[in-house]
Amino acid sequence: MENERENEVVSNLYIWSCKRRLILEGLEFKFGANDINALTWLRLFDRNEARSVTLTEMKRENGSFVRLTQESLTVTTHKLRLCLGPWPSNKKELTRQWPRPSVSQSISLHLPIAPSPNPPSPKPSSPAPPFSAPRRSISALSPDLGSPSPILVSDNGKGAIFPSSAASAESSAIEVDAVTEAELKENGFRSTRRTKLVCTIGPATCEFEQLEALAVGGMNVARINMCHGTREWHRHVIGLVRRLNVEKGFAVAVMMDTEGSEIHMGDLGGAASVKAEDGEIWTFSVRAFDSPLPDNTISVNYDGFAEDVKVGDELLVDGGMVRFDVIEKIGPDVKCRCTDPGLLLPRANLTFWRDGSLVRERNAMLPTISSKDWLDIDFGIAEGVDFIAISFVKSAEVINHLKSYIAARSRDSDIAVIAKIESIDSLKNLEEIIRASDGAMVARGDLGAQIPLEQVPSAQQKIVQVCRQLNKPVIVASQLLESMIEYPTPTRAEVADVSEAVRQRADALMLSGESAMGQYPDKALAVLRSVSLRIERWWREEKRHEAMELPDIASSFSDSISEEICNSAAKMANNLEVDALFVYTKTGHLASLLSRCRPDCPIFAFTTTTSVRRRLNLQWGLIPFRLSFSDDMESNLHRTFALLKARGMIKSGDLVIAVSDMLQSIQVMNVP
Ligand SMILES: Nc1ncnc2c1ncn2[C@@H]1O[C@H](COP(=O)(O)OP(=O)(O)O)[C@@H](O)[C@H]1O
Ligand SMILES: C=C(OP(=O)(O)O)C(=O)O
Repeated sequence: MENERENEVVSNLYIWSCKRRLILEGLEFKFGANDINALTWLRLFDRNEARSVTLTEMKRENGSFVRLTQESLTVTTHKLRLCLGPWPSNKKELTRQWPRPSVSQSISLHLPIAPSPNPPSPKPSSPAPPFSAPRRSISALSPDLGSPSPILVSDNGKGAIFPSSAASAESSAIEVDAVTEAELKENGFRSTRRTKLVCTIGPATCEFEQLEALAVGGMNVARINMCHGTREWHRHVIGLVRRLNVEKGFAVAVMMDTEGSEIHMGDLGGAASVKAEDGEIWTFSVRAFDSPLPDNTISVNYDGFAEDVKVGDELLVDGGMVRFDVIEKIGPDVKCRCTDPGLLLPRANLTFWRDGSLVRERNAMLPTISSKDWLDIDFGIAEGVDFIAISFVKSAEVINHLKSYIAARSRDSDIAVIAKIESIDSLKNLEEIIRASDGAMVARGDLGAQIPLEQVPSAQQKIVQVCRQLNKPVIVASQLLESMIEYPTPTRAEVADVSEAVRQRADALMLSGESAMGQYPDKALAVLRSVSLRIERWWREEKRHEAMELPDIASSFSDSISEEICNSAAKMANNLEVDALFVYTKTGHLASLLSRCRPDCPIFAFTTTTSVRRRLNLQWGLIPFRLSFSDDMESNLHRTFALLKARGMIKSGDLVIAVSDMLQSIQVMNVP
């Protein structure tokens, strides 16, 4: 039927390169009946930054049939994305977003690369590079106008045609995240996301398809919170993430978060939430309830609670989301009047305040790792999780203790320990805790319940800075997009908060309730992704080169050499504007040293084991690949180039800097 006619490309689009000009020729496009009244648009996105370089309205013939005979554009890039589609009938739509393209396709410009006869001199603003390397220049390398050479023939939307290569048979010998691979092919190196994304898995995201949607949406690490759900449930989720990695080629790491010794409410007898209204009287009780909870009753996990609180204290749920005044104590029951109404969520954190200060009596003496946490840690070790996050860390001692416990129990796996910074004690001992840990989380939910809210932003900034200086990955967590638990779009203030974390160049952002039990987990993830990309791009456009001072952290001479190599390689990468840094690393250490420098280009981290590859997935700017390699850097490089070229992820002429922890060397070269 006419009405069901699809949009259709009738003839191929031919693209020719002539000096800096790109000639598009021969496209014939037929719109479906629904698009008959639409104008048409053609838009090309620059590979580096995915911004529009031109917009052309095309000629319309015979109602819905359009043809582009010839169009010529100036190009500044090696890779473009072409979108073609109907112009929206409602122009207001344009102010929000571009219309959905009918055809969208990546175009690689396979230009022959040779050293430029006149290499440009170094930018006056940047320090002189240690030596001059051949730089890519499209204008110098493209064929003459008189003899245009075809650089790509569109295959009608089915994807770009890449030249076949002898290496293609071997291309499966390199393992890379399927989404990253597609991103690299589509948008090029520069537009890959540097900030990593952690998603808490809960009832809203625990099915295979839901986990897959998160992985496709950019989830790098799946977090399971042992405060909720059973071990059986968590085992099932870990199994599904594994299956996803094996079957779909992802490298999603698993982070197990311990419950810790906080005071929290019980699980509300299965209810997702209950509302406490202004003036209502509620009972907080340490009694164990077998049957359904009596009305307006909350169970509390800490036996000392009823003894520690005093009449007149203020009881805060989740750092003040709901507030009560303590009005009476009757044995195990504490009667409270609601003063700030709100939703009570299962296992919400409880703190009590006296004369304006947090009460830290016996509860401050609770062990950081409870007996339940130790059982959960055994579970995590047995399941081979990649990270264990420890709640309410007070000192470095507990981290060291846990690390030696893990080392003794899991000889063949290397689980990284993440310290959650969420208490006054952890702020006091920040540097020693971070030194002892393999990474940290700014756990703003509980932190905001222990320090005044207005101090949380400066605490976050400080934690991120210390982590970056000490070369430990840092995650900014909690309430980033809280409103998206219920609504499909974030508030402006939430976007500003996410932007600030990206601007601070934290390694990772984390979703909690938004992905665990919210209504829009995929949309929340998409917001983190798009805000990260936008702010990272802004950072590069503004040429905000790293201002943070990075102290020497090496503990041996050999480590000092690695550190110097990485600092120099990152600086060279910025000055020479290379396409990517390649790092060959068995333990991941050299890759993390490069990440610490936050270079402008992405870092391709090649490592020999899948577990190191998954762990590197938490670190800023790293694109981890699993690859077996030898001590011979020359052959490693040529093999890598061949493998990546066969998969369409790099192309001749790309300029890379390679560093390796076997030879402690730096090499600068164009991909042959
Ligand atoms: N495994 C789970 N089972 C059920 N609900 C969960 C699970 N994990 C998380 N949630 C829900 O998501 C919310 C946010 O998760 P998170 O921030 O990790 O926990 P919390 O709110 O306890 O700090 C929780 O309050 C809980 O309602
Ligand atoms: C991430 C946090 O910890 P949890 O979700 O375990 O309370 C937090 O408090 O911000």
